[in-house]
Amino acid sequence: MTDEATAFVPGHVTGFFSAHPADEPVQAGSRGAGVTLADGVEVTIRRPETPTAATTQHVELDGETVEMPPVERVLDALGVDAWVSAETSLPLGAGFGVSGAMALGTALAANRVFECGRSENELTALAHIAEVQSGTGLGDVVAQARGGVPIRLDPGAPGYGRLDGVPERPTVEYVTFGELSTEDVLSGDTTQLSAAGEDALARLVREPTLTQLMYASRRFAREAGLLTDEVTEAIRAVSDAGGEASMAMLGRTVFALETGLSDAGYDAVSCRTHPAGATLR
Ligand SMILES: Nc1ncnc2c1ncn2[C@@H]1O[C@H](COP(=O)(O)OP(=O)(O)O)[C@@H](O)[C@H]1O
Ligand SMILES: CC(C)(COP(=O)(O)O)[C@@H](O)C(=O)O
Repeated sequence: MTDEATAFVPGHVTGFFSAHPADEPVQAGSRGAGVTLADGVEVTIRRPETPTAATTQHVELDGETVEMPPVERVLDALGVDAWVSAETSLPLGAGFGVSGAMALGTALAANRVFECGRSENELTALAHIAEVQSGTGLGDVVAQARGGVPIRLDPGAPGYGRLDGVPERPTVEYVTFGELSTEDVLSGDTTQLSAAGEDALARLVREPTLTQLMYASRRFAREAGLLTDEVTEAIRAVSDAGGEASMAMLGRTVFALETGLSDAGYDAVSCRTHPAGATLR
C-alpha cells in the first residue's frame, strides 16, 4: 500500500472537433483530431492527513487551490477522498486539455493509492465521463490516453470510441492570447461547429497527414466562427512565413508545426508530440 502516487498526462491540442451528445456520458464525446504534447500535467494523489470533510476533496494546481469539477467527479466515482496536487507549464482554460489531464491523472494515481483495482480502460472511462458531465471537455481524455496525433473517429470512452492517428510525431510551437470557456462553447448551439468538424474529419480520413490536419483545422476554425483577431493574425503571419498553423480548440491559442510561429516572429513555446499515453511515474 502507498500513501502517494503521481501520474503524467500529456497536454492535448484539438485542431477540429464535432460534438456528439448521448444519454449515457460514456457514449457521448467528440470526433476530431489533434496533437498530444510532451508538455503535460503531473498529478499527485495523497491520502488526506486528517480525513475530515473540509480537507478530503482538496485540489491544487501549481500551488493554488482550484475548482476542478472533473477531478472531484473522478474521486466520487472511485468512492475515495484524496488530496490532489497538480503541476503543469500549460495555461489553464486555453485549449490544452488541462482539465482532462487532471481528471485522467487523478484516476490513474488514485487507483494506485486506494487500490481500487480498475483497468486502464475503466479509469479512462471514469475520467472521460467526468469531463463530459462537467462540460469541460469531450474528447481530450481518450486522446491523452492514446498519445501521438490522435484521430477520433467515433465518440465515447473505450469500448465505444474508436481512434486512429496521423503516423507522425512533429515538434509543434504554441502561443496563447488567453482563455476561451469550453463550458460556454459546449453549452451553446454546436450545430454549425459540428457540421464543420465532420467535414474536417472526412478530409483527414481521406488524407491522414500533418498538412491535411493543419489545413482542415484552419478551415474548421473559420467555418465554426471561433477565430479571434489575434489568432487570425498569427495564423496568417505563420502562413506568410511559409509555415502551417491553426487555432487550438478551445482557447485563444495558436499552434504551428515545427518552428512556424518563431519563424513568424512570435515568442512561442516549442514542444514535442508525446509518443504514448498517460503513465504512472
Ligand atoms: N483560473 C482558471 N481559469 C480557467 N479555468 C479554471 C481556472 N480555475 C479553475 N478552472 C476550471 O478548469 C476547467 C478548465 O477547463 P477547460 O476550459 O476545458 O480548459 P482546458 O483547455 O485547460 O481543459 C474548468 O472547469 C474551470 O472551471
Ligand atoms: C475541444 C474540446 C471540446 C475542449 O478542449 P479543451 O478546451 O482543451 O478542454 C475537446 O474536449 C475535444 O473534444 O476535442
